[in-house]
Amino acid sequence: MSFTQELRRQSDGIFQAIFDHPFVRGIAAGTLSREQLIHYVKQDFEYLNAYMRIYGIAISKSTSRNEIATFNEQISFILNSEIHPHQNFCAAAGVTYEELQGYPLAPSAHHYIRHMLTVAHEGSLGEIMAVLLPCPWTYLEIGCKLLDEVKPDESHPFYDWIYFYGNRGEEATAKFCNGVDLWAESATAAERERMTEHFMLSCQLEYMFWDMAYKQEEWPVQMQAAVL
Ligand SMILES: Cc1ncc(C[n+]2csc(CCO)c2C)c(N)n1
Repeated sequence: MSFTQELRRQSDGIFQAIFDHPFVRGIAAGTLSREQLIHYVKQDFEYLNAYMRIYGIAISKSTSRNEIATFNEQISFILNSEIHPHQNFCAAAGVTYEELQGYPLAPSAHHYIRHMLTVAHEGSLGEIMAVLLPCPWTYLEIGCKLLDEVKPDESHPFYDWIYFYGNRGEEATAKFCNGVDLWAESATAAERERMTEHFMLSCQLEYMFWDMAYKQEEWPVQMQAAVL
């Protein structure tokens, strides 16, 4: 069993909980509220900005052109293509994408982003890839599952979202897994353990991100506006 196959085995309980999460079920059934969609897009816009910055840190730790090119491709993909699923949610909620940009982070989005930034700051390239991997991997599996289960036609409110994640990303995720496996082969046992921990925590935080959007999570006490 490869290192990433073992990661997938260890995280299966969390993957299953994500597939069963009411937000994911709400994508399948087309029953999410306008407020839930808006909360998700506001937070995910900031999440993707952070995700691209982590790729920037990965580039700064790269030792080959090949690595730099791979991370650069991923940044371009996020900038040019990951906007489509967001636009699908915005259209379903009846808002423009621009209206939902620049909001402060809710607790779980804050936690997830800080987790990735800490690993990016302190860890090796292998650790960075491990902390980033649950993001494409869980979305690919959600997309495939919903395609298979719902077989949406164009009248489904989340047709574009489901096709986007279910129909692409297989190659990119396989390449990602391959990179993690190669790194793990020459890593020490201690580094492999850290990679596993980062991966597992990101899986938990993927679940929490869905939960945050579903419950429209906010900080328990409202921030006071600054007195100028
Ligand atoms: C919380 C959260 N997790 C995963 C994704 C999906 N996603 C984000 S970037 C990317 C490509 C990776 O190179 C993918 C698949 C998301 N939008 N939001």
